[in-house]
Amino acid sequence: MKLAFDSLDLTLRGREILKTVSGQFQPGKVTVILGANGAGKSSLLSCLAGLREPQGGSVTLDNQPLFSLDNRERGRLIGLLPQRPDIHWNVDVKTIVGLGRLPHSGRWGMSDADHQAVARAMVATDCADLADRKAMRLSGGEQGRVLLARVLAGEPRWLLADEPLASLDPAHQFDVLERLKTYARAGQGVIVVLHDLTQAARFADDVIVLKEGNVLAAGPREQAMTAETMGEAYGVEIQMGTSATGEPLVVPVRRL
Ligand SMILES: Nc1ncnc2c1ncn2[C@@H]1O[C@H](COP(=O)(O)OP(=O)(O)OP(=O)(O)O)[C@@H](O)[C@H]1O
Repeated sequence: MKLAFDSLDLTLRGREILKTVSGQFQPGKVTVILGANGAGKSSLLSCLAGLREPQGGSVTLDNQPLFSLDNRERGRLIGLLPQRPDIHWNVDVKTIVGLGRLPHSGRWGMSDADHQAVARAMVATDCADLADRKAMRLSGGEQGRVLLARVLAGEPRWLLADEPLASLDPAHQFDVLERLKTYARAGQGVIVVLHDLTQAARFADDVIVLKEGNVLAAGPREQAMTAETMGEAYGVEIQMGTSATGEPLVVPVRRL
């Protein structure tokens, strides 16, 4: 199932946020969206998730306009992990993760299949031990994992994550990225906004670089994520290299 956006125009309070942008995403791959603060990354994700309706252009799933789908169907197909999520409800972790099944569950509540999907998502995000804890009493990083588990529990065809590494320690950053990659390799689509360029270089199959509401570069990571493009997108000089063990390194060295 292919997800695409075509000639998308988004204006908020009189400001043009996305300027007739187009692109597409491939299932089975991790696409990372890059760009400076305010470039339009979260705005693009909200359009792709159907949470914002653009003034012009369209988002389509296999050529079908997203807005022709009802909310429940869209919820089953597209799952969004929003930026800076906060948990304010005084409920336990397994209840929060169970909310991810809402687009699937029938009028009689959760089925066995729903409970199994919740359990799988909690194991995948290292949250199983937290199942009975009150979510609002967890650390920021633990809450981030719980909210990722909620999205995974919904088993969406497209998983959209806005800065999922924020407040995660390095080990859990790797866990989350590996989990997203595994999810993509199982045939689903994964779109992630990242600020860590080295992590992006390691995990992206494809990259879309936004600058001031325009697509600056898009395509396979090796082509779209060059030092030149990164420098232009972020206004900093970037050095790209390889670690002693062969992993890519992308290091901002100074402001341009
Ligand atoms: N509801 C809104 N009303 C007016 N302007 C908005 C609104 N939401 C976002 N913007 C503006 O749109 C622009 C793009 O915001 P967006 O959150 O998409 O950027 P971003 O690339 O995700 O940035 P960041 O890296 O800081 O999260 C910003 O200039 C922001 O101030």
